[in-house]
Amino acid sequence: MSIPFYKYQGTGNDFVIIDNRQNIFSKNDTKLVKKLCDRKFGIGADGLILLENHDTLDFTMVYFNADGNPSSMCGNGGRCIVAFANELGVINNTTTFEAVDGLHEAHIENGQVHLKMQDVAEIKEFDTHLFLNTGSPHHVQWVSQIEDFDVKTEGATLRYSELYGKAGSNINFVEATTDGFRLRTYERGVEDETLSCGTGATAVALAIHKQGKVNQTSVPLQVEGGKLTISFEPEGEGYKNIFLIGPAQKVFQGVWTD
Ligand SMILES: N[C@H](CCC[C@H](N)C(=O)O)C(=O)O
Repeated sequence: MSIPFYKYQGTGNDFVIIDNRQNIFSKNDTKLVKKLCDRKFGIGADGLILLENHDTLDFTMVYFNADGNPSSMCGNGGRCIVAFANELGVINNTTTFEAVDGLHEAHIENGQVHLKMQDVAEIKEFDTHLFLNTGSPHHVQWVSQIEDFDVKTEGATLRYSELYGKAGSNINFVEATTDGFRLRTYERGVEDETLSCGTGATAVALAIHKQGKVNQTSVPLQVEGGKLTISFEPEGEGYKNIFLIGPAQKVFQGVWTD
């Protein structure tokens, strides 16, 4: 079997992307997806993305976590598939596509991909943290000395705690810095810290605004792999017109022969 693939990264969150418009890839082969994402025995990635045809829209995005299982929405992956679709000539600089959480508009401007996220109707606030779903579930918690924080240990403890049951959640730790905010994320389905999480950054930006720690409706965030900007409009208890903005780059391409 030979599978042509592309490797993309968005602020260090990296993905194997496959043009599956001819349905060459067996989507139910969890073991194959896990192997392709394996950083020692495979290509290595936080997730795997399929670009597929859609009856009426530009394309369909199918997303798998590195553990091989189909997942909820991936924001950085959404930005990378838009850059990939542009490279393939499937789109120009604007698009509307379908993903697991519904339709997404996106456009490419000055080398940055602007991805529209689903509206967020509710942000749950607790004594120790906040919880919201931005296409994927996210726990948001303030910490100090984030650079020394044991994200993997603390993140796994919360992700597998009774707080989130069998489904689990992604876990985001955030700290205010001298020039803004910095976040680090433990990602469900990768079961480790990733250098960036797009739906996580979106969740953190909305949580920061909800708690009144910023007034502006465009929030730049420092993630381990670079910088993401999230813009939004308050609507009632939630938010609308939410955009996740950042770079998405091709790293290499190849052919997987098993
Ligand atoms: N691991 C996440 C999906 C990918 C999210 C992340 N890569 C992003 O950029 O949003 C989950 O299982 O909910």
